[in-house]
Amino acid sequence: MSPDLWQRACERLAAEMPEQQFNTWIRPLPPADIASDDGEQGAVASLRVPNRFKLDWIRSQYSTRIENVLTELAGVPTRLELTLAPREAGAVAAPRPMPARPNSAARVLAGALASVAPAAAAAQAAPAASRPLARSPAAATAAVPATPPALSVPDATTPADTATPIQAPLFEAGSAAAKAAALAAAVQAATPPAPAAPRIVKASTLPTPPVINRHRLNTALTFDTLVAGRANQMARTAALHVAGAPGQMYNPLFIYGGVGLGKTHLVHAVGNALLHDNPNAKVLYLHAEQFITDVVKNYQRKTFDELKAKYHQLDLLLIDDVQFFAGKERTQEEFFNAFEALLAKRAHIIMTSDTYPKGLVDIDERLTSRFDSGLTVAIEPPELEMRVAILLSKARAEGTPLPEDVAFFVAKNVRANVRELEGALRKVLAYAKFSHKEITIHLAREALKDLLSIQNRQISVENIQKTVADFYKIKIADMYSKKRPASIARPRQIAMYLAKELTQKSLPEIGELFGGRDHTTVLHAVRKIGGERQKNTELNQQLHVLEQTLKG
Ligand SMILES: Nc1ncnc2c1ncn2[C@@H]1O[C@H](COP(=O)(O)OP(=O)(O)OP(=O)(O)O)[C@@H](O)[C@H]1O
Repeated sequence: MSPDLWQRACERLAAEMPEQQFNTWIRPLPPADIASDDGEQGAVASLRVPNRFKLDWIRSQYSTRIENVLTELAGVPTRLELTLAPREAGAVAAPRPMPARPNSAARVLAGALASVAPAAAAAQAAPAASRPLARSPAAATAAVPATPPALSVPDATTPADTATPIQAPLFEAGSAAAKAAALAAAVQAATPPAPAAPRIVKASTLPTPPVINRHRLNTALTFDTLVAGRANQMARTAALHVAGAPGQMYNPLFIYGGVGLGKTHLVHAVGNALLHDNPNAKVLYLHAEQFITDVVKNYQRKTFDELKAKYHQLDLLLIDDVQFFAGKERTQEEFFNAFEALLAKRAHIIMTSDTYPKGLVDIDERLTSRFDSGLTVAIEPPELEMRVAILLSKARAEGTPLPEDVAFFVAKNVRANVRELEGALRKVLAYAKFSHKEITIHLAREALKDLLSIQNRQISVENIQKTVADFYKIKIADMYSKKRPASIARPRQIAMYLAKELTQKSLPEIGELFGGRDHTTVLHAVRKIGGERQKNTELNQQLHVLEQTLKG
């Protein structure tokens, strides 16, 4: 069997799958061992997966695809065999704990999660001493049995009613209704693999004025106002779980995705839900830049104890856009200390970023590997139905219901992210208000005239090649040539990157348009330029100029 078969399969999968899915599920896997299948004609690919959550998800979502690709590349039927990597296998095999008193709400959530990925929770359980953030002494006694148990949830075949109960989170009761609502929402969100149509969870008829409280949380960003859909299904389910039982599974929770897709909204939602259940919880939301500022301030004043006191005592730290830590060594060191201290006392950490942990540049590996040690989930751009649901929900929250056909029209034309969708909706509502007209497709078209004309202006690969060639003063023919000097190869890679970013063309199609190059060459260029863009401001500026020129 060719030793690079797995590598080639990964390249093929990277070209075929949405980038975020590939980066989340396939890329972090260790290479599969591929051998002849004893007694059979074919081969078997053994893949070790770090935890059961991933194992179940890969099995249900991607195993057929992986098998097909391997079979095609190997030229013989290739079967995929998924096993747990040793550490987690041990964790799963650990004896089940003495059941704590069943908490019905937690059981519902356990059931919901079991339906997402059977036994996910068990595999992701925090080390054996997992202990919820107990607030009252009585609760603490109940929370920490003599031998602290590993968390346990029903496995796939266990009926919910007879399942070993999940150890209940011990936040004070008193918010049963909210919890039930959140849990019901979890059940609703946790219905893959069949891609459920998104549902508007709830929308108040009047806009809730946003308030930033002392936890730096925006009180308007809740699970209720977050529309659920396939794009945020995993992230939302995991976040709901953390809100219901912090300090246990999925710690740290690392959420990544492109701009304006709801990462910040989701982390605020966790904080708000937790405080709703337990107003005394020590929760802090902050943007990574605020942490950097804090470190600098305390460094100048030499008040490190204050810094420690502030962060190390938290129950839940929500930190947004950790990619901003790039190149900030002192900050990374302080964050590392806070991170270790919080995890040691079973406080929960949720981070967001624009890329997956291993894709972070200029951040120490001891940090990025820790970022990846809990659960890493992506939020993807919403699909059409979800965009429609978001528009309807937001319009209703503004007190101005939007006709469905108008919502479809806007959703079809505004695809980039939710922030842009909100902007388009605001324009339509304002236009209707000021012109005293009914909201119709005609009105929406008028209101979004500028935006639509930009969208409609097609950007072709040929146009990108010409614009980039002009910009870097090379010949257009060099875009197709085999020449390799850096002065030519780099603009060519930039043009390939822009072709992937700005057109709907696939990697093989782009390769073809660049002188019949292989799709892996394009993939390499896309990743290289995309990665460099994050840390090289000059390149980033050049790309912005090119993008603006092309978009017109
Ligand atoms: N699923 C959703 N349902 C309702 N609103 C959403 C959803 N996703 C995003 N939004 C809204 O879109 C806007 C942008 O979301 P948010 O700021 O959370 O994005 P982000 O991923 O953190 O972006 P950035 O990386 O730029 O910080 C917010 O107003 C948020 O409330």
